Order: sequence, then structure tokens, then C-alpha cells
Amino acid sequence: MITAKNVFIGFGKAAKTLAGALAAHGESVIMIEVSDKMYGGTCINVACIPTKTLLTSSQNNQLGNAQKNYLNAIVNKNDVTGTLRESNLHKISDKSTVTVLNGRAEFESATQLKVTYKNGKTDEITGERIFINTGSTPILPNIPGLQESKFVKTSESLMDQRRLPTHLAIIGGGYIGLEFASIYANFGSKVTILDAGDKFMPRDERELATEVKQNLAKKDVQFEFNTQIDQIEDHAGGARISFTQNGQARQLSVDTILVATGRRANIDHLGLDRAGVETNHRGVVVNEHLQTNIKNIWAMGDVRGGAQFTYISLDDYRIVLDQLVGEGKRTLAEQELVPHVVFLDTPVATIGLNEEQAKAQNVSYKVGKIAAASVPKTHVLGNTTGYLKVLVSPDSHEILGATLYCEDSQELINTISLAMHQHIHYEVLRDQIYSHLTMTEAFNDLFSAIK
Ligand SMILES: Cc1cc2nc3c(=O)[nH]c(=O)nc-3n(C[C@H](O)[C@H](O)[C@H](O)COP(=O)(O)OP(=O)(O)OC[C@H]3O[C@@H](n4cnc5c(N)ncnc54)[C@H](O)[C@@H]3O)c2cc1C
Ligand SMILES: NC(=O)c1ccc[n+]([C@@H]2O[C@H](COP(=O)([O-])OP(=O)(O)OC[C@H]3O[C@@H](n4cnc5c(N)ncnc54)[C@H](O)[C@@H]3O)[C@@H](O)[C@H]2O)c1
Repeated sequence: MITAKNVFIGFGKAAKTLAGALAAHGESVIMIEVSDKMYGGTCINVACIPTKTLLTSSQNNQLGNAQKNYLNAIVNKNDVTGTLRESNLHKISDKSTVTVLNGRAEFESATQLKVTYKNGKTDEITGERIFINTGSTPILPNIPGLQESKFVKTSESLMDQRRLPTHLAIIGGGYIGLEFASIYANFGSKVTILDAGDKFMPRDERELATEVKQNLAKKDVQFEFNTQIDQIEDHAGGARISFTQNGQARQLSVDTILVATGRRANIDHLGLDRAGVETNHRGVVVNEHLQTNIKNIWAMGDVRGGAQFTYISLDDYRIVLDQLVGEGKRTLAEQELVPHVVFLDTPVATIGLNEEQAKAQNVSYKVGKIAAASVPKTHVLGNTTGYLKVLVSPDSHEILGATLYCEDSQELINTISLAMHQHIHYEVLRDQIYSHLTMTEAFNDLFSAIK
């Protein structure tokens, strides 16, 4: 029997950060991670870091042999994730009060876990507090032939494929579908996105969706909406996708298929019923402090069924830490207003209300919009695509929302987020002295354009 005050299931963003903080308070910690290829969690190893590394490589793509460029990028991506995995492991394991166990954890009761190692041996673990941070896993839709096909990949397995697809079909046009479309199109694959929905980027304003779609189409990314996939059949060198679109039967033959139809909480085989932990269709049920119905058990990150982002998992750590060693005031309420970024060649970053939502909700607003091409830095960067748009309240002068489709929008959006959270009047951003030459200086013109 191994005992610690704090036991973590899964080496995710929230777990590793909370484990480090509790160890810094001198508390004992056991971190259980099922895969030695996953120290640091999903983001580091198979999600954010490798996709953004591949995106960067694909943008710096040399002319010449596309397969060679792609293979070099995969090798580089593996180097980056390997380095970060190692440093993430040591950040925790080097602390004197922390033990990292490489095995699969499951509950035996509310205070006891069993860990099963690769060699079949097991250990019994007891913890005063247990934290579930097991992440999420791809949803594989129930399509005949999908599970059996040799050519069907998930985001994780596609990034391990060393052959550049000639024609990549992506089932699902959400975050993963769009980001992978951008990456693989840059490397030279033809890409077709098949989505069940009838709208491109349904959560965003049409003006944005139209521009993004046109720019992806210029890279030979094709879109098929309203599709219902009926079957996938392998043939020599590829697979045939049979689908129905607006009542018509259609087929598409490709050499690789990426399934990107969402992710579900990783709660299978955790023995949550033996601990009495309540779950629902989204994942582990938690209150606004991330406590489950069992007093000594918390759930953080994707597994608790909320928004699936690394920065949300990181904020979950803050909520729990505040309860354990702080004032217990921090709750999920802080997460209601957060930025969203889709990392395309020209990244899309949004927060709060867009103009269509403001109109639909009868919110009074003033709007400022400038073309990305009016920002000098976009010319230096060689990408003048897109626009920057903000909505402000005519009464409070606070920012209601922003839609930024331009170079470095993933960075710019954080300043807008800060201003919104701190209730800063838009004139402050308008009149601020920004360094030159930067994208941030666009705020002078953007907020001056408010009408
Ligand atoms: C392709 C892709 C790209 C993404 N890009 C971004 C992005 O750019 N920005 C962003 O904010 N978010 C992005 N996300 C989402 C982000 O990766 C996740 O929201 C985040 O990693 C979830 O972290 P987590 O803390 O919930 O747990 P995770 O990091 O998922 O960690 C869970 C860990 O638990 C382990 N585990 C599972 N079961 C057990 C068990 N029984 N015993 C022991 N260990 C177990 C797993 O092996 C894993 O290491 C992306 C996701 C994907 C798939
Ligand atoms: N930049 C980022 O922050 C980032 C990047 C990648 C992933 N993520 C996270 O990972 C999560 C999962 O990403 P995702 O792209 O898998 O999910 P998603 O929810 O973003 O998109 C899923 C898409 O699949 C479509 N779909 C569902 N079932 C289908 C079917 N049977 N046939 C055809 N289309 C179908 C949906 O209409 C939707 O457009 C995201 O929600 C996000 O939280 C974040």
C-alpha cells in the first residue's frame, strides 16, 4: 500500500500544476500516468504543441519535395514534444515529496485506487484527496467500416503517419478539422472537409466565416456540408467514403481519413461507480469549485465535461488550489468569458459578443473595424489577410466583444480579454502608447474607428 495526501489520476495540465504547487507546500503527492509517452498530458504530447509545431513548419515549407518537407516536420515535432515531455516529467518528479507512477489507475473505493503497471503488477494506493484529470478521447462516430479501415486516423495517429496524404478527407469541420486542413494543405495535400452541419464556423459571424472559407478554398481545401457518412470501405491504397448529401448519394476516394467529430470525457474503466462518483453524458459531475459529489474527490480539465481547452484546465487548477490553501473564493464563474483561437495560417481569435449576436440579443453597441492590411506590421509579415473588429458599449464604454482575423490575433486577443475582465474603457486602449512596429499598435486605429 502506497499512501499520499494528494493522489492525481492523469498527468494533465491541471494535475501537473496543482501537484507542483502542493509539493511546494511540502505536501506528499502521487501522480499516476498510464503512458510514459504522455508525461505532461495531451496538450504537450498529442495536441496543442505538436499541431502548432506542424503548423509553423508547414508555413515555412520549402519548395521542393513535399513528402521530404513533411517527414522533416514530423521528426521536428517529435523532438519538440520529446523535449517538453521530459521537462514536464522532471518539473514534478524531481520534487522530494512527489512520486510518479507509470500505470493505469482505477478506483476501488472513494479513498483507494489500484494501479496496474505494463507488466501486469499492481499497487494499492490510498489518498486523503484524489484528483481526476484524465482528459478526453476522440469520439468515433458509428459509421460502418470506420473502425476497420486502415486509412482512418485520429488527430493523434495522423501526426504519427510519416507519409504525406495525397488526398486527406476530414470528417468534422470544427477546431481540429480546420487546423489540420490548414496544416496538410500547406504541406501539399488536397483536403476535403465533410461536416454533418449546414454552416461553416457556426458559432461565428458570417462575415468572418465567409472570409476564412474563401482563404482555405484558395489552398485547395474543399467543403461538403450536410453530409451523412454512410460507409467507409478500404480498397488498394485508400478508402472510399459513401455519403448522403441533401438526399443525394455521393462517393469520395481518398488515401487518408481524419476523424475529428469531437472528444468525450475519459471516464471509462476508472471504476467511478465503486467510488460513488456521479457522472453524466458530459463526464464527471462537479460543482462550481470542481468538487464531485464525494467530498475528497475533485475533477479538473476535459474530464469534467466543460470547455476543452488547456487554459481552462489550467484555470481549474487555480480553483482547486484556492480551496485547498487559499480563500476558496475562486469558482467556474471566472471562466465564462474567455478567448477562443483557431490556429489557421491567419489565426482567428474571438471573445465575447460578435456583431450578429449583439443584434440578435438587442444589445446596444458601437462598432470599430479596420482591415488587417491597414496595419503596417501585416505588410512586414507578408500577410495582409483579414480584419479586426470590436464592439463596445455606448453606455459603459467597455468592450463587449472582438473578432480578430489577422496575423498574431492569438496574442492580441489576450489584451482585449484583460481589458474586458478589468472593465477598462475602450478609450484607454485607443490612446495607449504601444511600441512600434507591432500588431498591438493596431489598437490605436481600431478603437479610433469606433462609430
Ligand atoms: C489536436 C488537438 C489540438 C488542440 N489544440 C489546442 C490548443 O491549441 N489550445 C488549447 O487550449 N487547447 C487545445 N486542445 C485541447 C487541449 O489539448 C485539451 O483541452 C487539454 O489538453 C486537456 O487537458 P486535461 O488537463 O484535461 O488532461 P490531459 O492533458 O488530457 O491529460 C490526461 C492524462 O490522463 C492520462 N490518463 C487517462 N486515463 C488514465 C488512467 N486511468 N490512469 C492514469 N492516467 C490516465 C492520459 O494518458 C493523459 O496523459 C487541443 C486538442 C487536440 C486533440
Ligand atoms: N485551438 C484550439 O483551442 C483547439 C484546437 C483543436 C482542438 N481543440 C479542442 O478540442 C475539441 C475537439 O475538437 P473537434 O474538432 O474534434 O470537435 P469540434 O466540436 O470542434 O467539432 C466537431 C465537428 O464535427 C462535426 N461532426 C460531428 N459528428 C459528425 C459526423 N458524424 N459526420 C460529420 N461531421 C460531424 C460537427 O458538426 C463539428 O463541426 C474542441 O472542441 C476544442 O475544445 C481546441
